[in-house]
Amino acid sequence: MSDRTFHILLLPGDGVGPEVTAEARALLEAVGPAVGARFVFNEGLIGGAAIDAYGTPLRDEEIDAALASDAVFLGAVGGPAWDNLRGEARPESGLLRLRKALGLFANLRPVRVFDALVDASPLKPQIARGADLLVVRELTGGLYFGRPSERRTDEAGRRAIDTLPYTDHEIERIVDLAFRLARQRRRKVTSIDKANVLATSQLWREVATEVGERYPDVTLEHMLVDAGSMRLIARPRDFDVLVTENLFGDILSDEAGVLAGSLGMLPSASLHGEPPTRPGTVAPMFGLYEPVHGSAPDIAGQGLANPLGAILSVSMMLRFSFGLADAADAIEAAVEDALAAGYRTRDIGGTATTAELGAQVRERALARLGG
Ligand SMILES: NC(=O)c1ccc[n+]([C@@H]2O[C@H](COP(=O)([O-])OP(=O)(O)OC[C@H]3O[C@@H](n4cnc5c(N)ncnc54)[C@H](O)[C@@H]3O)[C@@H](O)[C@H]2O)c1
Ligand SMILES: CC(C)[C@H](C(=O)O)[C@@H](O)C(=O)O
Ligand SMILES: [Mg+2]
Repeated sequence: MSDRTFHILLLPGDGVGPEVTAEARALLEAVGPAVGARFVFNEGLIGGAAIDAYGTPLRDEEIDAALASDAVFLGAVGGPAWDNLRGEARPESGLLRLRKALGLFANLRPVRVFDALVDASPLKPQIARGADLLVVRELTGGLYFGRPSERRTDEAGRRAIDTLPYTDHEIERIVDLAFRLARQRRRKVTSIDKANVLATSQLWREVATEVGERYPDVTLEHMLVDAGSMRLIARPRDFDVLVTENLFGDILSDEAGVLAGSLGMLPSASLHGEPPTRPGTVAPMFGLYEPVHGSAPDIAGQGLANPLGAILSVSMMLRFSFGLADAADAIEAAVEDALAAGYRTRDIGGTATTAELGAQVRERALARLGG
């Protein structure tokens, strides 16, 4: 096995971010030798931690460091200490700026209900069991980035405005990616919009239909976001690939966390181009990897955070950015093994700490890799 070195910019961020990224890093350090890879970490600050240290949620230095890396791994940003800040000064704007600066328009959020966790979901087992869907969220457009966006548009400061723009190009590239991903799955795309009201959603639906014509082997359905959000927890197995705009994707993916048993279970990859293809066949591409959850201030610093969203994000990084599909498979299987053996953090009904669950996955991943 040839020696391959990968440079990772690690941005732990705030709250539980440092706790879960510590497990992600430990896992990479453990599996590297077993797969002939070396991971070199460069650590930086983002979010509230960067505000405290530098007075800004993201410096140009971190953007440059990201561009010089093979991948970025991020924890979470934000928390009550910075809640009185507004606009660009907020920790969250550091993350938005990073995604935009790196051109990461495609956010992949797989949602899988592990057999061992069917009982951790508040949904009836016959509804949750076997659900396996992929949320493809547009990440660099829409309401998050539309201008004007400001508070205090009147003298009393009691009026605010956000703007929701989308171009056909922005819609086309994300929907096209969703179709290509669907071809590797169950060949169904559900495009979620609010076309009964919003002009951008009418454009979204039109472009999605045009893209769909290029993929006659993939079924396309359109769904309004209100009904879609109900369907997601009423009949989750109806979904395969779900593609939607930035804000809807943010909301729907947290909702989907209910299926998986906890928001702490969900990983994500943010990419800018070619879709990942079958394991082992992808031309590795740059990406940013982060769990879907936030800084969870209510449990931060107590060893209660579920590290599996971060750990499964490591698996996505190995697969998409480093082309190490065997290691990615081993980690996903190790997560399944650890859950089946009963190791759970509190959010999924157990008593294991963040570090204990992380160690269980590491051990099992190494055993699978023969390390
Ligand atoms: N990508 C990000 O960095 C990101 C994502 C979402 C929210 N945020 C920020 O995080 C802060 C807190 O937001 P919030 O409380 O609305 O959302 P959150 O995702 O931090 O937490 C929501 C709920 O899920 C639980 N939870 C989240 N992650 C968990 C984990 N790994 N293990 C166990 N339980 C977990 C929390 O305890 C909380 O009850 C805010 O400042 C928000 O802007 C950041
Ligand atoms: C923190 C916030 C800006 C972010 C988003 O809305 O994209 C978060 O909720 C997420 O899902 O990654
Ligand atoms: Mg979110």
